[in-house]
Amino acid sequence: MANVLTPDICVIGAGSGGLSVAAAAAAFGVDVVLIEKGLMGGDCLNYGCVPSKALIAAGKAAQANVKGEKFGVHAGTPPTIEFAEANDHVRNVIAAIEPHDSQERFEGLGVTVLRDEARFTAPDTVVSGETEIKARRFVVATGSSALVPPIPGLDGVPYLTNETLFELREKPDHLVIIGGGPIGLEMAQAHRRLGAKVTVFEAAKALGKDDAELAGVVLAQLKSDGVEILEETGVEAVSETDAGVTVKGKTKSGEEIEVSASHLLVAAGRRPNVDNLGLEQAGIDFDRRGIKVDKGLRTTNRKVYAIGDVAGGLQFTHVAGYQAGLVIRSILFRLPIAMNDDVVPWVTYTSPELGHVGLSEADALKKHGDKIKVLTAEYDRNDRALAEGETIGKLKLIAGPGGRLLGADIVGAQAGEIVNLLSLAVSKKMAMKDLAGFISPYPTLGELVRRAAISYYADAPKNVWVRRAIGLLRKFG
Ligand SMILES: Cc1cc2nc3c(=O)[nH]c(=O)nc-3n(C[C@H](O)[C@H](O)[C@H](O)COP(=O)(O)OP(=O)(O)OC[C@H]3O[C@@H](n4cnc5c(N)ncnc54)[C@H](O)[C@@H]3O)c2cc1C
Ligand SMILES: NC(=O)c1ccc[n+]([C@@H]2O[C@H](COP(=O)([O-])OP(=O)(O)OC[C@H]3O[C@@H](n4cnc5c(N)ncnc54)[C@H](O)[C@@H]3O)[C@@H](O)[C@H]2O)c1
Repeated sequence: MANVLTPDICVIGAGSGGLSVAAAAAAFGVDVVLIEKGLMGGDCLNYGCVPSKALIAAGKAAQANVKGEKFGVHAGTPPTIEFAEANDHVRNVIAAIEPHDSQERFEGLGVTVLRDEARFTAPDTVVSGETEIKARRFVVATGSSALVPPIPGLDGVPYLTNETLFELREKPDHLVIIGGGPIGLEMAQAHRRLGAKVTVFEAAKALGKDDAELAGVVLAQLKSDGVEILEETGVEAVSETDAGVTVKGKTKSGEEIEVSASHLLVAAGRRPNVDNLGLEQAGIDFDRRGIKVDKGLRTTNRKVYAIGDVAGGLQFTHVAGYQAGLVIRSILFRLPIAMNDDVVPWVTYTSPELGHVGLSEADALKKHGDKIKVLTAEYDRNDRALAEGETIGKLKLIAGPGGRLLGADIVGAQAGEIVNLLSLAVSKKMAMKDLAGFISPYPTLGELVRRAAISYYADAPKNVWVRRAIGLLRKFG
């Protein structure tokens, strides 16, 4: 080997997780090697969160015309949409964020950055190009890729994944999407609003990981936008046509559905990036869900941690970031750490947005039985929502024993922003008395949280002991 490096920490993958570990370790003056075989910034910056949210914003702008009608703002003619310019916006947003994740910035922080594939050759050794790295600790943060299901014919047709979708400069005439999860539905709505015809095939229930009632509100909006959603319809075959592709699906009841379209997007879930990593040589166990880690994010090789999408748990940028923080505590300060999925929020950025944190109603029921209470507040009773014309939406708080907030689900405008407050409340183990007892500025959508929490005490005025106490206190003048 031409070079041998012996840093304290070697991080594989410069995406959401790996970059956070490298930046934090470097800030403490620790010697770090960061290895990236593709683009700095990983999926989130280049093929995931950033381009998808930028395209969603373009879709929202296209919708503004329609939305204005109820305010008496009639724009006249429908807007013309230049898809290439929407794509320019996507590229510009990536370019604006890119410097933050760049090799130059990380080298400036004191990190040694290698731009080649990394693979373990022994339990304490990684090789990347001509360099051998023997580190005290390794962090594998290699992410995930689009899972391409073994559907007959799929190999033989041109299809898009999240790695190629954001390169389109021309509006697809008709986009068929395999998968009604967050990727499928966010992209379905954005493309529909930018003028494409869109059909989604979903083998099970669309947005199946979220509260079914609130997910239903999102699906109703997508359908009214004109997105065709075929639930419980698995794709069974795909073939190429002169104009694009034909997708054949079968419903649960056995009905066959065939749709011909210009473009096909595969958004059928993710598979962990474990290939060619030499995990066997390092004694690191993995399966099709990803690298196996314990609560402390250690793999079966005690020198090696795994974080982010490759670790097989919840797959979000903020989870990769949260895990990076835990791993830093463990490696640098030798503090005990434990990953806690019960405090993780997520948001699907459709209109309306769909947010979640903590335990779902179903999980809370399993854990606490009839000791839980579900408290709700509706957007159409919130003054700000009325003023904004954003009356479609609902908040659910799941209160456990003693009124503790176990979880929350919300659908509606700005749901993602409201989840921030709820995420803090869940992680700090707050109770309904906390959520009912703070001052929320009027008029805001955040008042929905107080309104739902106050309903926990709805029976208090009728409580005989409360009434007796009031009567007694009155006697003191
Ligand atoms: C379309 C889409 C939209 C999304 N939207 C959101 C969202 O709005 N919010 C959210 O929280 N999450 C979102 N996600 C999920 C989010 O992108 C991921 O959870 C996040 O990027 C995971 O970070 P990571 O560090 O685990 O992996 P990544 O960010 O993918 O980084 C892994 C890096 O490792 C590199 N690598 C892999 N193997 C090797 C190797 N052998 N040697 C060297 N380098 C290697 C890869 O090239 C890559 O750069 C979205 C995902 C997609 C696909
Ligand atoms: N807003 C966000 O935070 C955001 C946005 C996008 C993605 N993500 C992350 O990326 C992950 C992956 O997203 P995703 O939407 O690809 O995955 P997903 O697993 O949530 O959804 C994929 C869907 O495809 C369906 N499917 C699979 N094979 C099929 C077939 N043959 N025919 C029809 N349907 C089929 C599945 O039933 C499933 O519902 C998410 O779980 C999330 O962690 C997050």
